[in-house]
Amino acid sequence: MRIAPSILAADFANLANEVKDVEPYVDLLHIDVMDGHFVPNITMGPNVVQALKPLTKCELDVHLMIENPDKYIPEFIKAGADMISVHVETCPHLHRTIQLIKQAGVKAGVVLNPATPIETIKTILPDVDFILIMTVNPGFGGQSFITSMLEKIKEAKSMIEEKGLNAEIEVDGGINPETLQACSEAGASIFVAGSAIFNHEDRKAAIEQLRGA
Ligand SMILES: O=C(CO)[C@@H](O)[C@H](O)COP(=O)(O)O
Repeated sequence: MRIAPSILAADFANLANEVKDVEPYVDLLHIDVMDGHFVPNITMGPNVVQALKPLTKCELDVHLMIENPDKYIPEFIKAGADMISVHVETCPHLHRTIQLIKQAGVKAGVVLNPATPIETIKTILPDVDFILIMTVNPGFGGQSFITSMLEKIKEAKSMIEEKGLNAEIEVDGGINPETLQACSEAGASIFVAGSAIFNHEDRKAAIEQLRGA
């Protein structure tokens, strides 16, 4: 099980210290990139990835919620991204986009919005390192977990097992100890958590609580 704190919920005026506060207890840091077009919010770009890179030994897990991701992927790679995920909804040439990421030695993931059926990633599955199943509609932190996504996680897990693949399943949105346990039982192994970590004063305890689940 890997926990990925979503820095979207951190205090941006104090970002370096926020990262130092969580990074000893986790393996990944999740960075939400939003463009105000694909999702109704604007957040951060490659400059934030570059600034965080020397501060942490954690893998930087960059979730691109942007239109035309191919245009910006090289910049995120140069900035130090270790994992990059793109939405199936934004990639008309998904195979090409995934290759663009993988050719640079970066782990590639494909993301599904809650309303997007799992079948849309059937053919790309052998090419990706991970699938990110959104358990809220992307754009904002602090939303409630969509329970019907548990079925989608189970479907993804079966598809991966049927094909004998190694892709991991990551979940993102509304993750707390209860929803984490349900997602883990359904087949997920990477858990993105924003408010469940950064809204607590004691981040170590918050992460331990999630792990305990
Ligand atoms: O990508 C997103 C939202 O679009 C997430 O990464 C959120 O940042 C998760 O926040 P919580 O639901 O855990 O507060």
